[in-house]
Amino acid sequence: MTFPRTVVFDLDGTLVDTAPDLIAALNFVLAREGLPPIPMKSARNMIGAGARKLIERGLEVDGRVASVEDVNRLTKDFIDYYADHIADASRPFEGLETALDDLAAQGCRFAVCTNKLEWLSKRLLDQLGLSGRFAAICGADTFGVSKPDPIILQQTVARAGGDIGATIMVGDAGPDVGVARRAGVPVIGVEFGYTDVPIAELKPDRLIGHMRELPAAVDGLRKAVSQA
Ligand SMILES: O=C(O)COP(=O)(O)O
Ligand SMILES: [Mg+2]
Repeated sequence: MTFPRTVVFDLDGTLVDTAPDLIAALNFVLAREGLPPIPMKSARNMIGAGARKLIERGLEVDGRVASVEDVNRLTKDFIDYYADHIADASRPFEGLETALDDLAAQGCRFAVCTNKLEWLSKRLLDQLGLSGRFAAICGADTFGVSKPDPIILQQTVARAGGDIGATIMVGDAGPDVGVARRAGVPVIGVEFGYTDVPIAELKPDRLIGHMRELPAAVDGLRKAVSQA
């Protein structure tokens, strides 16, 4: 079997630079609560564990202890606003489409495994004209578990018609390295995403600073695996 047959991507901060629209939606709900906006620089690193966590982290900055009901309400408002503005400013990272073309020509198939909700992920990728690239697009609600639970990655690969033993994960943050490690899958970290812990410290198998480096990183892992 050719390795890897399946390349699984994280979405926010890996495929698409979604921070501007996510932070705008966060600041929209904070403003409605009479709270000050969170600057982009600090808010970027709050992304990665889903909408609810983003709201909780945004509230914590202000030292506010919100009730479960408040967080529920704000998360719902956030999602409503975000769904209507999901691709206002979000764009694929430079070089993504060329990298996918290159890998597809080498026989790779692609899937998305994100802690975003599935319908929001599909809506975003639809609006950017990218959905057709992926054999499966799975989110935190698809199988009822989020990264780093290995089940979400295993099920994503199964849904894409792939084999977990011939898979590579690509991501920008702790949940991505964690899910890959727990599922026994090699992982490529991207340095341009959103994370509070620098991705290098999480020791992915390969690091890339631009999407143009992805095909070579995949190839490097292919060689490492075939020599093992
Ligand atoms: O939206 C989030 O917080 C997480 O999304 P990701 O798993 O695609 O990075
Ligand atoms: Mg991410």
